[in-house]
Amino acid sequence: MKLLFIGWLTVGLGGLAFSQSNSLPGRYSIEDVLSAPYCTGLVAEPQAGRIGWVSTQEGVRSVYIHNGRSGQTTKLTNYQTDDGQDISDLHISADGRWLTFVRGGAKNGEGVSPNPTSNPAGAEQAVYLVPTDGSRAPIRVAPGNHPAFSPTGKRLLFAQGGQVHLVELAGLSTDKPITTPSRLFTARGFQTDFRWSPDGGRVLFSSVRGYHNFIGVYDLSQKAITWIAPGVDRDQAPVWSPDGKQVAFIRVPGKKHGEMENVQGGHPFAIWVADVATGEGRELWHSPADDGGFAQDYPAEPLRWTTTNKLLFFSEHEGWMHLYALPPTGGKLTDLTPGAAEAEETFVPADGRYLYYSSNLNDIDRRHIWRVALTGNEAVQPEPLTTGTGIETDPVVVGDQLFYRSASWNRSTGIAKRRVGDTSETLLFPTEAAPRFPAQALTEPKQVIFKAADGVEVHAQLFLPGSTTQISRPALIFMHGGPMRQMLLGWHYRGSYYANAYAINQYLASQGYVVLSVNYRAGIGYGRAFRRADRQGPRGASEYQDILAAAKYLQSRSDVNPLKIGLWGGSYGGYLTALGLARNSDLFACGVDIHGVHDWAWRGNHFSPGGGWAIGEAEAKVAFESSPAFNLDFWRSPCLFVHADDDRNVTFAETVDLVQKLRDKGVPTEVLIFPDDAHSFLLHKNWVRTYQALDGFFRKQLMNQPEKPLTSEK
Ligand SMILES: CC(=O)N[C@@H](C)C(=O)N[C@@H](C)C(=O)O
Repeated sequence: MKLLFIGWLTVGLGGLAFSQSNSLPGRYSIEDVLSAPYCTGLVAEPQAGRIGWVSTQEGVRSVYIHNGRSGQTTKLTNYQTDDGQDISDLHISADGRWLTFVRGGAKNGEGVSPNPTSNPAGAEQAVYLVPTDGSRAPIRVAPGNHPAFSPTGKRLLFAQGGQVHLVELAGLSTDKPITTPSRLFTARGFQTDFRWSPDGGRVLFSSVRGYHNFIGVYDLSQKAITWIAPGVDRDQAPVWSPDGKQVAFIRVPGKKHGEMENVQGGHPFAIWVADVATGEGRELWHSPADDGGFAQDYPAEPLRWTTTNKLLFFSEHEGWMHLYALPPTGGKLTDLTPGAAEAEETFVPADGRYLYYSSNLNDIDRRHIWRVALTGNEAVQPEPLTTGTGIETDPVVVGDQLFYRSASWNRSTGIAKRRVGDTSETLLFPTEAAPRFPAQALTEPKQVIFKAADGVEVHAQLFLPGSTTQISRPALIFMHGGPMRQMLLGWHYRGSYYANAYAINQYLASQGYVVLSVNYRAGIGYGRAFRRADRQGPRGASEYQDILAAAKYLQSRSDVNPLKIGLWGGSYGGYLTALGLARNSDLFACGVDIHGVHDWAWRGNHFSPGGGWAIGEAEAKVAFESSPAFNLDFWRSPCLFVHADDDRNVTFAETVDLVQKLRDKGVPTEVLIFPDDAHSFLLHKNWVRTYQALDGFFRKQLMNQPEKPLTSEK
């Protein structure tokens, strides 16, 4: 049995579970507020009248399917434990008989999938197939990912080792073994972005080859590949024309020597079409400037060709993430999602008459569903389909029913439906609240807006403790990660990483803290200029002004004790937590840094060339000076560091290095370490342990209350 020793000497955790919640009487526990099911991966097969999703509840991941015609919802899997095996990439066959999904995490550069339970047998990522009538357990097809049903549903493609594989489903019944998959074809490079042709006779794909990508079409009968307009660029996101005679794709300039990825940068891009028969292509439109990058990386479908013969693509060239329509013959570009807002998830039914999308239009700190007509020449007039104080995202339409992911400030993300145009919502899943979930005890976050020293407007969400007694309370500043993220006035839609963070901010308010969740510059939701703010992160940490402004706001509140302000956040939020303690231990009494970046210059040299932020030699100095590790002489405030050592986003060494250096300086540090878990912890129990340690640490540092007694796993 391993015990957690809080203090400078800390033993890594393997199996300690805290048995009792640490809530004050009459309040709820961390496990309670994390106990609701959280739904992701919503997909639809309108032709079959079905939708599917993944529900994760306390780490147990389950796949569900709903028949829009019969109204029946069926659970298709029976995983029983918090096993750390993610489920993603759901697809439903056109005939509605099969659902495919991917289970397990992608391999890293060494070819190893995440194994958070330290399973001695290792872990894998594999493609599964399950009949939608629930008549048998999921069938493991093969190791791999990116499954894609053929238009008839009688074949399934998937990727394995960067090559395309096929499994025949014709004749497969629920009691027969699956036929052995086979490699469909071999091509150089890493194949991805598979798309079956409308007639099911060809497969469109991107071939990723380092400095460049090609678009290829494999003909199953001819067993031959046609390369589409091969150039010196990175062609990507290919789509078929409705008649299968043409393809469209996004062309991004090829890589130059020494060029590095920059998650916060941009690059020009163009929209191309090509004839499949000849492979000849031509440019239809190109961006005025470096308006691409995020516009291709963030949306699930960066390019579409509708059955009403329109090309739909994302661009930020007008300052916001908008979706545009372009005739496939070129010509007038139409902004389909106008307004000072971002368009995010999109859906276009087979009839191509409408675009459904989620956006923060007219409600910048939430998300709602909108619709615009794609036919006719009427002016584009977005129509709100959902409004109010909820968070609605990921629209799909089956018949006249709109299905979407739905949450609110006191309800975790479930699946809802409404007739298109209706104002009332039916919650499809879950059908009942989790018994321990404290919906009635939560507090509705308030929108707060303040300005940083340089005048930049910053939005935040304020969580106030229930009691109205105006006492001098400790306060906490939460900073999201990314940084291309936005926290909202409700349960977060973008995965459990941020849904958990929102829940814990609720919990911390219930424990008596004033909690401020800060949407600092470099985040999304407020336009391109905000997201690409000058001198951010390793180029000068300009966003730190927003954290100082948040502290100033809290100090201005009569209910806040200005000497008891703490910081917490994960990843990029961990970076800002450490930066705040390194630069301003006079302002911030303590912090909890979950897998933060601590030395941008080191990251630039030791994590994917340039650290993901294109940090080159010329920027090493400013990168180091923008880092917490730059100057530890003034760091005084205690910090709890949490990190898993199979972290593939922020190297574990970032925490090892900083903690050792802080210990050398006598700075009080505590650590909570999870062997073999990943960046976004795959084990629910690791999130619970993290938040219990955070709760105890803040209780000790900010409330002068003893941490809960050490407990051992029952
Ligand atoms: C782009 C990236 O990896 N950013 C990390 C530093 C980070 O913040 N990761 C998570 C938390 C995210 O939201 O991307």
